[in-house]
Amino acid sequence: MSDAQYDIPRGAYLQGGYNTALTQRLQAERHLTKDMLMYPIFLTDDPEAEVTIASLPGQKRWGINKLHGFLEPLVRKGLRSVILFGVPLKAQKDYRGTPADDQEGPVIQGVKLIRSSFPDVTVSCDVCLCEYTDHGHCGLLRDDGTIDPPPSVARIAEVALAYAEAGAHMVAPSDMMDGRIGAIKDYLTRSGYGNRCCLMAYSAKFASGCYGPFREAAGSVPNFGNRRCYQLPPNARGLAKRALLRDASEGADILMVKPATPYLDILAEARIITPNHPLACYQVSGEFAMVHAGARAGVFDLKQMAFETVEGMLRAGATLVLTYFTPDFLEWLDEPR
Ligand SMILES: NCc1[nH]cc(CCC(=O)O)c1CC(=O)O
Ligand SMILES: [Zn+2]
Ligand SMILES: [Zn+2]
Repeated sequence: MSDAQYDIPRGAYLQGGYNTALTQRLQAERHLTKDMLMYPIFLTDDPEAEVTIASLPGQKRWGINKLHGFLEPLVRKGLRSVILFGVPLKAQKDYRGTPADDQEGPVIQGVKLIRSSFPDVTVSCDVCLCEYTDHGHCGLLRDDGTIDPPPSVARIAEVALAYAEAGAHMVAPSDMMDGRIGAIKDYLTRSGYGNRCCLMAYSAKFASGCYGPFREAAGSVPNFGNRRCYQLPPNARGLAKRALLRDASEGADILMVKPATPYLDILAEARIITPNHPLACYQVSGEFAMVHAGARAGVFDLKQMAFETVEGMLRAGATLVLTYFTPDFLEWLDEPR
């Protein structure tokens, strides 16, 4: 029995096609490049802050005076884009998120600093109110605690314009209020920023369990209730497609799916139903923490798993990946593969 033979048909052989490190690479349609990486950065209102975030390995809350020194080596390694999140710890939060567009606040100051120091870096600002409202929700509320859409959208558009005026190349509303893409596009256009500011829509953003570390980092846990009335239900494939098509029709320049790994099917569908937009996905804080936790537990290798997760996103159709692994990838992409 041990010397039994079977003639494997010629056409059955695939292994010859991926027999070397090179031919393995040639099997991919697209490879991860530094251009595809956007790095999320937390900026707080203590200018000297450099505070470790326990749940996000290697990530910190930065004060404006530390930002240049932090970014300089990353830019030297090829960092192309960042997305800024404000974390007000001293500012007075209120019902309308007043600190969001404070001219002295860390986001507007951060945009100006990056624009003047690193001219080749594309600067994006996350636009949302949850980090700045006393109730911790992403929009303005009625007396009964429900979202009040018209004033929410007006306020979010106002904040987006303030970031554009500060020099942001891109604004990215993550609030999930209906109608905000059209409102922001209109407001930017009427204010002369129609051709100076890119609008990236968090379109298919799900009410995920993966945002925990971010909310700790940004101090944006809602005081009551949850975000399930504006972020999409995790099982909502149809709603996700409608949100993508709506945001495309309202004038988004880039569309996003978020989180990424649990929603690769949505990403693949987005590629098909909105094929003419750059497509972003956000490997969110909980996904990042999971990869780190698995590696720390000895389940797998961190670098291998980081590549595998992000290459899955590219295969599904992403052209831009927001990830906390960006500093690691800038090094890993320089190593022989
Ligand atoms: N507007 C909120 C916002 N902006 C970015 C993230 C998540 C990012 C991450 O988890 O890395 C969230 C999550 C939330 O809804 O609380
Ligand atoms: Zn929010
Ligand atoms: Zn946000």
